[in-house]
Amino acid sequence: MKLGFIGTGNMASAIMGGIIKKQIISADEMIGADLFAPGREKVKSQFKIHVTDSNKEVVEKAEVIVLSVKPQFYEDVIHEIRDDIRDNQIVITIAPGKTLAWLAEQFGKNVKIVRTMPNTPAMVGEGMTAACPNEYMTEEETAYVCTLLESFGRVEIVPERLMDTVVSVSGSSPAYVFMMIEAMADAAVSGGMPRPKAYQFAAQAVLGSAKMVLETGKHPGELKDMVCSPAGTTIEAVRVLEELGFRSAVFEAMKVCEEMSKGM
Ligand SMILES: NC(=O)C1=CN([C@@H]2O[C@H](COP(=O)(O)OP(=O)(O)OC[C@H]3O[C@@H](n4cnc5c(N)ncnc54)[C@H](O)[C@@H]3O)[C@@H](O)[C@H]2O)C=CC1
Ligand SMILES: O=C(O)[C@@H]1CCC=N1
Repeated sequence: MKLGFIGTGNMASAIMGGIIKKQIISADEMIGADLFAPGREKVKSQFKIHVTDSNKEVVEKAEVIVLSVKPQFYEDVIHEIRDDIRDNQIVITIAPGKTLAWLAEQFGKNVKIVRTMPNTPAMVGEGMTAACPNEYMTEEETAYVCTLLESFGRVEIVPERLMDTVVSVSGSSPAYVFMMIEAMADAAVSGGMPRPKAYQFAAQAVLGSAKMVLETGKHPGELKDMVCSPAGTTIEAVRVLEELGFRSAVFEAMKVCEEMSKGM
């Protein structure tokens, strides 16, 4: 097996989906363990990967192991598997707040670790993942892990001090964007648009706007100004958003998210 998952929930499924879609690793070369039988069965039927109820089986069989349980279960899972981890295996972590120093202490031996923070758009190949390899990873191994991560989106190696910021700007941010799409669609429904169309219009507008930021290299403020015709409709919407504290709400929510990550 090339890739194993301990925990087959939302984020693991998003990664599996992205990797299988790009055919970087076949489903037959992946194994996932989960305590929760319906969770295992779901990824088995959805992706046709191997599943087990034994975390140790994943460690025994996989070359690269993704720890995809909630942060509060990291300690127990690491203690369960640490004696079985071999020198040539690579552990990928995806939990907020779990630093390389903390992970090294839990393993209590020299283990190759890449601390990452992915996000669920991985599911459609549009993930944004930050990665920090530890000192035992060779350049070649880091390049291999980046190839895996790139199969479901963009990847950046970042200094570890930025990882809590990454949680708020890309790990958690899809949730804020989905809330915005939902709110935009609600308003469109109130204007008379059928709901399925409202989601399509709102989501495509968000997708196109994000692409403009990434592809034109223009400042988001300039792109916003390009939409605001003098005495037009948009500037009135912008005025109300400013009045209701839109930017400040996003800013403050992200600072709370970042702080929460530090405490995990
Ligand atoms: N959901 C997201 O958007 C993102 C999640 N993450 C991180 O990914 C990790 C997983 O999060 P989600 O997938 O959202 O959670 P989830 O709750 O959907 O999945 C976690 C899975 O782990 C299983 N599990 C719990 N204890 C276990 C154990 N001892 N052995 C084996 N399996 C066990 C659970 O049954 C569950 O299926 C967390 O550390 C989270 O912070 C990171 C980035 C984004
Ligand atoms: O909500 C959480 O804690 C996880 C980490 C980033 C996204 N989801």
